[in-house]
Amino acid sequence: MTQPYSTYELEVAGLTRHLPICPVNEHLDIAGFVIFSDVELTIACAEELLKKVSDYDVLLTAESKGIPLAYEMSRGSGKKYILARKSKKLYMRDPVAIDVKSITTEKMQTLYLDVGDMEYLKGKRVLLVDDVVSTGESMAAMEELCQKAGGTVAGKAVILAEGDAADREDLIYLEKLPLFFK
Ligand SMILES: O=P(O)(O)OC[C@H]1O[C@H](OP(=O)(O)OP(=O)(O)O)[C@H](O)[C@@H]1O
Repeated sequence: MTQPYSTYELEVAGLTRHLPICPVNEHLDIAGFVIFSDVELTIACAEELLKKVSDYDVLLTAESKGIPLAYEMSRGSGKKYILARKSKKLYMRDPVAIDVKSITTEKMQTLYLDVGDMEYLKGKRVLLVDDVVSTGESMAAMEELCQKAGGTVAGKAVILAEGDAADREDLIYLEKLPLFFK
């Protein structure tokens, strides 16, 4: 029989969710936060984040869990969103690549932006958006893409700041998410 997960109760944007506790390694567990399929949560978090941000021209996010959040924030604000892909597609022109290693993915990943998106960001105030910041590597990679494009970072907005990320003063976030050390 499948053992029940232990869970972490998260309250965010007026909603309660029970996140499964998942092992990262022998010393660390994390609470898995996945907004895919949870439209109610995505809409509520986008609305709350939009109340906290201002003075930006465009949103920039990265595959994959940033997508529904950026989509909903784009819909709510009327600002376009740009997506950094994690694989190079044949329809991408001259993609710029930045390597990244996040807390939840074992191997190195690469973010790609095609030249048209790079040109769109040039001279714009860019709001960086993601579901979670933990080590900060994914957010740093988006920042690098933005700077390479000639955009200015207007803010860094996430639903959850995990672990030490909650102490960062450059993040706009809704709630803290603890790490679980063993
Ligand atoms: O601050 P960091 O340590 O970089 O971790 C945060 C990043 O990790 C997760 O993405 P993940 O790499 O799991 O990819 P996915 O969204 O494609 O599932 C999350 O959606 C953030 O993008």
